[in-house]
Amino acid sequence: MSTHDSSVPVPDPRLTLGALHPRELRALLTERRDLLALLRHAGPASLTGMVLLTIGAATTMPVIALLVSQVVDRAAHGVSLAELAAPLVGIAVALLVQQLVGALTELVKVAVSRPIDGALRSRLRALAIRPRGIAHLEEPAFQDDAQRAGEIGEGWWVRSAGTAVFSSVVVLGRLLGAVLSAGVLAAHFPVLAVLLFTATLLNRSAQRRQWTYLVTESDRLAGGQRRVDYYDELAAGSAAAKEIRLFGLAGWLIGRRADAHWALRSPYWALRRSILRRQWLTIALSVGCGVAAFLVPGLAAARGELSAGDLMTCLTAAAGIFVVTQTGMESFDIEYGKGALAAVQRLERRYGDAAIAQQRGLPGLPRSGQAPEVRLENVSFTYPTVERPVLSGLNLEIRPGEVLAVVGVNGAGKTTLTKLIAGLYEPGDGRVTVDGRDLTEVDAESWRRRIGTIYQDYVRYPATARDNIAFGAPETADLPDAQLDALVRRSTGASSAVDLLDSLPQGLGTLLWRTGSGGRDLSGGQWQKLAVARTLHATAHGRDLVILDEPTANMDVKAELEFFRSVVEDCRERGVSVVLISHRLSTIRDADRIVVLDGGRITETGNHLELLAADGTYAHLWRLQAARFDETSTTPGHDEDDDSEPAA
Ligand SMILES: Nc1ncnc2c1ncn2[C@@H]1O[C@H](COP(=O)(O)OP(=O)(O)OP(=O)(O)O)[C@@H](O)[C@H]1O
Repeated sequence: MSTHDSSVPVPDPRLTLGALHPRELRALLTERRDLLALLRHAGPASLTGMVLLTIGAATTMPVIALLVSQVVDRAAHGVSLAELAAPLVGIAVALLVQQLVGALTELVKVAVSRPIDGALRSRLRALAIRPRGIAHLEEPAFQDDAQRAGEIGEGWWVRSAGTAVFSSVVVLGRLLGAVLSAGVLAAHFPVLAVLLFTATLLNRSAQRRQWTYLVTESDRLAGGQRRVDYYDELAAGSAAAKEIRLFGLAGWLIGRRADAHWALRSPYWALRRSILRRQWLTIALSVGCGVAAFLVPGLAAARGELSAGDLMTCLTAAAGIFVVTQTGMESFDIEYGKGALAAVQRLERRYGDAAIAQQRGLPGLPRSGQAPEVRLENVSFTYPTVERPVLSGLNLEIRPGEVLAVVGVNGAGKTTLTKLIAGLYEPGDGRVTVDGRDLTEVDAESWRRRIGTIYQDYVRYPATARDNIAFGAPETADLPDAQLDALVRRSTGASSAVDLLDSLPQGLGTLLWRTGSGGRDLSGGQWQKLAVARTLHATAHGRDLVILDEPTANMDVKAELEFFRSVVEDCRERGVSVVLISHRLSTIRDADRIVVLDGGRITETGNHLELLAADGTYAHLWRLQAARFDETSTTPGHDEDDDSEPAA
């Protein structure tokens, strides 16, 4: 579960002198410097507001401390109200500033933190989208850090780097206020001022270490949070709504969600309890400081060495020093929020710059005037989260313009193979070449602009039918509607998608989004027809390799026949290569070549008749399917070795 960066030291949550170790101080300074550097994203107006608030907050206590002695001592000597007016007005203004600071803090905090969080989320999005493949998205390390960086938080705490930045400035302001207050106190009791200031810093540092410890430890539970989120999504989303009700899974789901929640929360509360048990030294130090702050000036006043006014000044100044340990939300804000920045930094180190730089400057793939020749040479591939390789020493060639069918049992690696061809994953060993060029050495975009796909789990975009089709060739998506409609009509030609498009209430402009206002949804087969239209649109706009992975699984027989007529024949006519995966062997028998994928490599190659004659895995699968149709066939006595099509 844990993929947390082990180089991050987890501080001892107790009050120890380790807090003053140069290494820890350096780490603290680096962390705050990185946070404050994010202020570049905040606008000048909110920055000015923040600086004014900080100065206001830092100066009120020392100012009040200085003025209060004048009021008390002058009042004790029975001066006129006019002579008291100046210090009284000064105190009133300081109190007003204090009130204003309190009232405006939330407002300025939002103004400062929003743009910072926005910038951080952009960095996170870039990390997800910019690397050429998709392998990083499946790694738990990526998932966990993306969660730490992107999640908003839970009620009383927020995981916002922007808030952490603002709170760091607030703490800096408090520190400045404490220094000024210590200066005021030092005028009377220099040793006491230094002691109180040092002890308060030590306590503040213990507080910080406790929150860092708590948040670092609870951050290790990010994988558990994903599990809770997954159950929440299942319960509240529409994807599983039907099955949950039909299967009666509500009780199971609630129970699992509760288990996952407590599995996550119990260690967290245990951590908090363990921290609370370690508080005695911090409490002792606080009490000691409080007593000293009252006793030393109090005794001096009792001995007549300090006036009543100066006593008030000293007590107010001491309170001004203690502001550093004031427990507001700032500690939470900083500790949770800085985790978001640290997560993005970790992700950038691991997946960002290197991967993106790798791509930068790679040459585009030149077109040779015909469909690409794709070769997989000794390719092995293992998914990041599993140990067993899916492909191992696989060799395969896709010739320009051929229709190549890939056959194999469930889990044989057919879809994985197509993802390697598309450059979504890179082989662990071996290489994939296009027209003789290693795919890792060419610009991924230029290769993908030559590929059209229909995967089993293709996406149903919450957009208009027009957009859903145009996404096959996104360079056309921004054309004016009328122009794009004409293009789509031309590309989809006589395919069955045309009937579908005509049946939609607003034609191509129909919004295909059930929960969108005025939107509607399609049936599984209708969506598949739309995906067909998208692929035809793609081949009409330069895609000369089409990957069809179980493209007809949801279609009725008529639509399936129509599919092969419109897509495969269309591709043949346009000289487009096709990689076709289907478990219904009747749909692939006309392929130019059929390969069998088994045990991570290609074990049989040939056309339908050649493979039947070879009497291997393909022939066995064909006979199995044919036999099933024979049982229901009206023409009894179907010969097992007959190469005629199973009665599909
Ligand atoms: N993203 C992934 N992470 C880890 N393992 C995966 C991932 N995708 C697929 N696998 C595993 O890789 C193996 C091959 O999967 P793949 O989807 O390529 O098979 P397939 O031949 O297309 O199967 P099917 O005919 O059922 O669609 C399976 O064991 C599967 O569990």
